[in-house]
Formats: sequence, structure tokens, C-alpha cells
Amino acid sequence: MNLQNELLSVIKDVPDFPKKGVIFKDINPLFKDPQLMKKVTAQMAEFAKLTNIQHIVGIESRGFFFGMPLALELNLPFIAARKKGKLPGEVVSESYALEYGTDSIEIQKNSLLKGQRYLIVDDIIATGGTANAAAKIIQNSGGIVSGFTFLIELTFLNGCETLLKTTPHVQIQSLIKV
Ligand SMILES: O=P(O)(O)OC[C@H]1O[C@H](OP(=O)(O)OP(=O)(O)O)[C@H](O)[C@@H]1O
Ligand SMILES: Nc1ncnc2[nH]cnc12
Repeated sequence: MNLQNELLSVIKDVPDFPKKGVIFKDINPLFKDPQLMKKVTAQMAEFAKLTNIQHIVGIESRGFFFGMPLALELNLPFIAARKKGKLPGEVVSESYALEYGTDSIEIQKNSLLKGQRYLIVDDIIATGGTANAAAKIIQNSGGIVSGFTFLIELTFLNGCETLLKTTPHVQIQSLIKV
């Protein structure tokens, strides 16, 4: 079985979670399969190497599951983009709309370096609001968003179009598109 089909076989659809009308993609079964997780990390690392990045940014919380192993695999620094109020010190914030609500994320100011190249990692791109907010924080602080990598892309929500408006030349990897 190829990686896409292996992933499709373990990721479960949960209708009406966390609210009516949303089909939630449950990735927890993937975490019970270390070999499959290693294949995911390897595929993300292959893509990341093409983008010439210097920092990995993982989005709270599910982006951490993929961002940290990727950073270790590539021997690169990992930066946490966290939900509002979780990070100490000076932070840069950005608000965004979710498929099911609104939120804001923050990155510590001392992690945002002018002219440095960043890869943003998350488990899923739905509307693109979350990843786009992370990109805006980096870009508005003088950093370069060179790429995004996602385990899952919900194509019907056109999230990648939103990302391309903020960062027109960025490279985007989605391991599976549904
Ligand atoms: O493309 P979007 O419409 O912005 O949606 C995608 C985001 O939604 C989920 O996070 P959530 O806010 O549910 O938090 P969690 O990772 O802590 O579960 C997911 O992990 C992405 O970060
Ligand atoms: N449909 C979905 N499944 C899992 N996580 C999500 N985040 C936003 N939309 C989602």
C-alpha cells in the first residue's frame, strides 16, 4: 500500500464533531503506528529539504506532533506557535477564523528573525485561517515563509488559496488531499 492509502486507512471520520456539520478527521490512530509516523516524518523531511528552510514552526496543538519530529530529523530549531496567553515574554499575535469558531495564535518575538526562512507545520489545513495567521506573524516580523506542510488538506475549503494570497510563492505539501 502507498503512504496515502495507508494514511487514509487509519484516519477516521467522525461526523458532527466538535459541532454539527463538521466531519472531524481523527488522527489519533496514526500515533499508535510508529512505523507510519516515521514514514510521515520522512516524507515531510524530503519536502522540507527542497524549501531550504532554517526553522520549523509547529502550530498548537496537533502541529506539534509533526513539527517536533520533523525538526529533530532535519536538525533544525523548532518554534511553537501557541494559542493566546500560553507563551511568556514578548509575543506577536494574529487572530483568525476557524471552521468551528475563532482564535488567535502567538509566537515569541525572539524566535522571529528577519530574513530567516521558516516552514510551517500542522496536521490539517481546513479554511487555512490558522496556518495563514502563523504566516502573517512570520512575514510581518521580517521572516520568510518558504513552505507549509500538512498531513491532511480539506480541498473543498480552499485553504491553500488563502495561504497563497499572503505568501504567493510559497511551496505547499499536503500528504493526503480529501
Ligand atoms: O485551516 P483551519 O480552518 O484554520 O483549521 C485547521 C486548524 O484546526 C485545528 O486546530 P484546533 O484549533 O482545532 O486546535 P488543536 O490542534 O489544538 O486541536 C488543526 O489542528 C489546525 O490547526
Ligand atoms: N474537519 C476537521 N477535522 C479535524 N481537524 C480540523 N480542524 C479544522 N477542521 C477540522
